[in-house]
Amino acid sequence: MDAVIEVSELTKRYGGKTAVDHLSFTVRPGQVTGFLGPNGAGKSTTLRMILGLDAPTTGTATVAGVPFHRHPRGLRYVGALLDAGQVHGGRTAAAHLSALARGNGIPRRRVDEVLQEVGLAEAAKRRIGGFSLGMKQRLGIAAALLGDPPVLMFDEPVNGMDPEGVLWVRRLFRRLAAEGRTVFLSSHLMSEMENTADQLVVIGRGRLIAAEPLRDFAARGTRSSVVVGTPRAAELTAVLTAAGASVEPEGSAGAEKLAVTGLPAVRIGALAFDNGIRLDELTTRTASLEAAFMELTADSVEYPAGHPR
Ligand SMILES: Nc1ncnc2c1ncn2[C@@H]1O[C@H](COP(=O)(O)OP(=O)(O)OP(=O)(O)O)[C@@H](O)[C@H]1O
Repeated sequence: MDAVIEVSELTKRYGGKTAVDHLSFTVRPGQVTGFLGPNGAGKSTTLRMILGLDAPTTGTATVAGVPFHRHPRGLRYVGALLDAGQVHGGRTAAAHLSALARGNGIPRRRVDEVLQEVGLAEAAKRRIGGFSLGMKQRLGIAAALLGDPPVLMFDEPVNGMDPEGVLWVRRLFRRLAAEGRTVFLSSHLMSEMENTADQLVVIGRGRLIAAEPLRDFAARGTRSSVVVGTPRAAELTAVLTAAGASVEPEGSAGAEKLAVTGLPAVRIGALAFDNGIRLDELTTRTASLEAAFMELTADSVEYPAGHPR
């Protein structure tokens, strides 16, 4: 059976608060799937339910068709990094991983292999308590990789990493997916997904907002527009509207700029020329993926900036 993560109508309530609300999605092997949502959207709660660390109020989460707690191979099937800070500070990196390996029937040689892999070979004998957050993230990733599992889940893996670490971790995720593994990683930042994820699962307030290829998400949310400057704004508006575009005045009144959606710049230029209308500016403005994310999750941010409650 494929190493698929399947979440179906998953719901988690804490008292009167619904953290995860009838969430359904599928995460497939061979790809990096980004799990994206603003702070408090319910990402960690969902990951914990997939790993059997929290019980769903209703609904199910399975990995390869089986709830994780009933998985015969445990850590050797699913590797996860949830909270990098939650490690015993008094232990060395090597001792921490050795204990995990022992407890899960994983050969000891894997400890050295994964320490090497995450760039912590030199720090193997150091106490974790003295590690930076970035090093703890690397150690958490090492622990996830220990059992050489086909399924990997990472909660905010990039937090606390320096730019070199961010690049490294991106390449690692891409490689793990290219090896045919199922790679599922959460973030509250779209920019982290931009160069890493193939697929996106986007949630807000515990509900599904989108589950689709990153490319489609970008295209759906970001309607690119063309900014047009002209001294004859009213006439041009009429011409463009007749050609099927939607036209909004841009900037302050009298600035003679229009924001046009629904027609490419080349067509706008041609229509203006055909109608003898001078253009002073013709600029295509492609909204960023970040903008698409903000737009789609705007209604679902728990604590929006600038809106005291
Ligand atoms: N044990 C708990 N008891 C009560 N409420 C909880 C508990 N765990 C999570 N919540 C609430 O559920 C909601 C979802 O939290 P969760 O940590 O899953 O979000 P998240 O998307 O991972 O956010 P972040 O990026 O901030 O970690 C939040 O409103 C949170 O306060």
